[in-house]
Amino acid sequence: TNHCIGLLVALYALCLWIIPAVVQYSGCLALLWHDVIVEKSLDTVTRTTRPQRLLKAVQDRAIRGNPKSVISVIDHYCRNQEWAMNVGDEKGFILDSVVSELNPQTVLELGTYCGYSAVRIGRLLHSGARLLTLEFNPDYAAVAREVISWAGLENTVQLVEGASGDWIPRLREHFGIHTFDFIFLDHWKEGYLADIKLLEECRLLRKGTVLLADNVVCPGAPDYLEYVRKSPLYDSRYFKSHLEYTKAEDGLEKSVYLG
Ligand SMILES: C[S@@+](CC[C@H](N)C(=O)[O-])C[C@H]1O[C@@H](n2cnc3c(N)ncnc32)[C@H](O)[C@@H]1O
Ligand SMILES: [Mg+2]
Repeated sequence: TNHCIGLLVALYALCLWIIPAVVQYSGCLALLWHDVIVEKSLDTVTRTTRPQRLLKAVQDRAIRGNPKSVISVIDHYCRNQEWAMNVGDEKGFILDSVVSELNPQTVLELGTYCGYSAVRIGRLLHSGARLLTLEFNPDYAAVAREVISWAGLENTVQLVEGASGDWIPRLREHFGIHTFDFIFLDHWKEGYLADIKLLEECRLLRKGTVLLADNVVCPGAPDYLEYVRKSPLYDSRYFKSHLEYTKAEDGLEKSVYLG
């Protein structure tokens, strides 16, 4: 039995401290560990999903109507309980500064997940401005709606359920949008390139529209990066940072549409 207890303690330490401490330096390992192994195990053991657990943390600990508190509860939960694919606090500061500097009236976000970045952006918008955020997973969208309304931002942030490729061509007619001032790309990375080409085609960009793309290094969007960096249509710059809640390199690419 002593051997058994020793083995269990070693296994516990390995899963709780040693593996997380080591994998956070490698983006791929961190994603494999947190996003596949830990998530699947916790889902099975608790019979809940990660977005549901994240929502529960918000409902238990965040102040209603206070976006800052919602953001800090989610960041605290993801640093201390379980990792999740929010843009996170470190890259979040860069996102904040781009939004504040631009003071956009019309904003589009591709990929809502639990609504973390939507709350982050929404809280900085001035009256009359609005953020449309697209999410194709109905379970994530349901959680994001709750998170956005917990933050008191339901009048500024409008969640649109469905795939970006289906929605982009309908945005103008459906929401009366002429062009976007700011677009945050954070959906599946293979979609970035096709979707900005679609945004161009649908004339939803204007001279000066700012595109900010997350995770251009990890998991990475190489075809998108090559396009915005080489195309004369964009003035593009990389902001070096880290993959959310880890020490692995990742960053944001800010690209200004020159028209
Ligand atoms: C990295 S998460 C978004 C995180 C969120 N922006 C944040 O920082 O809090 C990516 C999300 O995009 C959604 N998604 C992926 N491809 C999509 C598409 N083509 N259209 C709409 N949603 C998509 C996924 O379901 C997932 O919830
Ligand atoms: Mg991201």
